[in-house]
Amino acid sequence: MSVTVRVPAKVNVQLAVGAARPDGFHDLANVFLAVGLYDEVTVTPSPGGLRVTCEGPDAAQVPLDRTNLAARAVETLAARYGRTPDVHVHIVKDIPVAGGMAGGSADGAGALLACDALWGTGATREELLEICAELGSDVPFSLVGGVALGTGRGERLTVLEAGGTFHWVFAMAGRGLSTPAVFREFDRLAEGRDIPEPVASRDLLDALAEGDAEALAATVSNDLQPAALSLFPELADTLAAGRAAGALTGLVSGSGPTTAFLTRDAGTAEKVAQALGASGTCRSVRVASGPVVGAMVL
Ligand SMILES: C[C@](O)(CO)[C@H](O)COP(=O)(O)OP(=O)(O)OC[C@H]1O[C@@H](n2ccc(N)nc2=O)[C@H](O)[C@@H]1O
Ligand SMILES: Nc1ncnc2c1ncn2[C@@H]1O[C@H](COP(=O)(O)OP(=O)(O)OP(=O)(O)O)[C@@H](O)[C@H]1O
Repeated sequence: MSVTVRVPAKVNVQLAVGAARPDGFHDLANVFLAVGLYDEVTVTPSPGGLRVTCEGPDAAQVPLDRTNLAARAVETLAARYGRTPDVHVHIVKDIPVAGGMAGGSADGAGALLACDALWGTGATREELLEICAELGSDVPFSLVGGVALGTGRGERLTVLEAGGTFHWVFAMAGRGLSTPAVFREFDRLAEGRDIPEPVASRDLLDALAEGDAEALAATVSNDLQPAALSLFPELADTLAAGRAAGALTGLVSGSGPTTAFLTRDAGTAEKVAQALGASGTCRSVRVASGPVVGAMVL
């Protein structure tokens, strides 16, 4: 018997970052939107013990040891519910690795939900969300999907309304960026400046609720973007190419280096994708729309 869970990637339409906290994390106002790019996580009982395998274009960059977020999710759930974590976790990976689209978080949430179904733990949604928050700041959102505001370090979620579907183009970069390194660069660039409390933008929440792509494009923001650009200056060329190709706006997705372009409609997204692909400013290009639902047992 095996259980497969499908989990979406995310883009941050607003990422407001506060000052570094004593625990090293940053308080955020993090508006997540789940988009239709998915990893699939399958768990199967494995008498030989916990093991992880992965397939997909970026599979070589995915750790297959106990540091894999999916393995950590299995071990955490097993410890809580008195199980032995003897499963084979297989990841079919379509979300770019180290791209700022919460790929590892998706696999953590997927493995958690899959093992929960396999073992019939009876855990409540709140208990699962608590484990997600232990695993990483982005993991609760991978479980929930849709559109949500993350506060605290991004793990405390408030579900938001979206009045329509938004059409995106994602440009994958030639190399990854480390999330802690981008936050460190944010701190370095912020030195000597007063960092305001992070708050969600009212105009942005209204644009989401109305499903208004142009209004959303006018209000998206990412406080980590200057830090990502500082570590990866070539991303400025990708952003310029996407805007020149007809996107309403372009921004770095989360900690990057994936760049995200919001377009008026699905047809424009295809055109922007083609132009970006031909621009020579990125490794590959994908089209995806959202919001979509979070982790789901297939
Ligand atoms: C950049 C985002 O992807 C935006 O959604 C997230 O804030 C990062 O979420 P994540 O990858 O799940 O991050 P975690 O695994 O929780 O933390 C990794 C590292 O990122 C930094 N980090 C993360 C979240 C946060 N609110 N403040 C931080 O400073 C810390 O250095 C932390 O050690
Ligand atoms: N299941 C996993 N898939 C991919 N990377 C993983 C996984 N588990 C652990 N990792 C490690 O985490 C690092 C970050 O990978 P990930 O793809 O989650 O980045 P990200 O999408 O930028 O994350 P986020 O957007 O949440 O900051 C990788 O370089 C890898 O070493």
